[in-house]
Amino acid sequence: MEIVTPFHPPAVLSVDGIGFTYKNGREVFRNFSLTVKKREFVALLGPSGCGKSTMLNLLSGFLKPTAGRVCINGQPVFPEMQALGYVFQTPNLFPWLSVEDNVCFGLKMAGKNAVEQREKARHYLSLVGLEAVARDLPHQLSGGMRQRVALARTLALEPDILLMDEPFAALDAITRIQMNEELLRLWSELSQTIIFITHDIDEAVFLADRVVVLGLPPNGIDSEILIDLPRPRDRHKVRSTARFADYGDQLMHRIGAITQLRQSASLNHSGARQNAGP
Ligand SMILES: Nc1ncnc2c1ncn2[C@@H]1O[C@H](COP(=O)(O)OP(=O)(O)OP(=O)(O)O)[C@@H](O)[C@H]1O
Repeated sequence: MEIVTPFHPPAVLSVDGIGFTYKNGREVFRNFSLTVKKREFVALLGPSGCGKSTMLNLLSGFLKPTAGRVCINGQPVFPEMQALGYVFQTPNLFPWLSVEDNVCFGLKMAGKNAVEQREKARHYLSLVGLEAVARDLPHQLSGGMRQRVALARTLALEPDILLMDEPFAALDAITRIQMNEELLRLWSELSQTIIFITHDIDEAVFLADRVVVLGLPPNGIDSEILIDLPRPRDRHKVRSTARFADYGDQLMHRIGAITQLRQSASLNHSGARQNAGP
């Protein structure tokens, strides 16, 4: 008899029972675990102060957990790991370098020769639709275009995992929706694993395979929702479906409950302080 083992895609990122406390005693995570599969698109959502940025810094190795460990492709994470690429809210381009030279710079730092730098820079700039402005300086571009350059610069390094920290939060609503679509198109072509931090419920549902809601520190994950919406996702079609609205309602309900919990915790805390007297 032939034994058939079910196929489980390998975990590209695994977070095993991590704890983290800042030096001032603020405990943000206790026994937190998360596994992300290859090619999965995971959105991390949560109210302000729940630990999204701290988590991103732990996933990237910029912060060391006080307990447990974070592994990428089975290896303990460290910040310069080639498998990791970052996109932040501000594009942080060099203002004196052209668009193409900005992309080449990252490749040069990664040890690519001049020919490879140009080839890859042109390829990824054309993927994000910016080949026509390759010689422009960053100040000649719109906010959305600058964020596309930042995306091309990161994609050119061909990371396995993209860590994205509210990358479109500073853009106007229309550009933000366009960038969401652009990101999904690139993701379907390039097949990375994406961890995307956002405050925005609609953005999380539109983009992700799975939305992970962070609760009050140090509790870690409050809830997770698998987003069963067909791909490719067309913004007009998807956003008008009952299922999209239902996911949004569920997430809104969870975030509301977390916020309420925080308010009552802080009321209890201040009440306890008053009762303790001066
Ligand atoms: N360097 C630090 N030292 C001490 N405490 C910190 C530090 N950075 C963040 N914190 C605290 O850790 C908790 C989580 O902060 P974090 O910035 O990770 O949350 P967040 O979910 O990213 O918030 P936001 O959405 O507002 O950016 C907060 O209570 C915050 O005050």
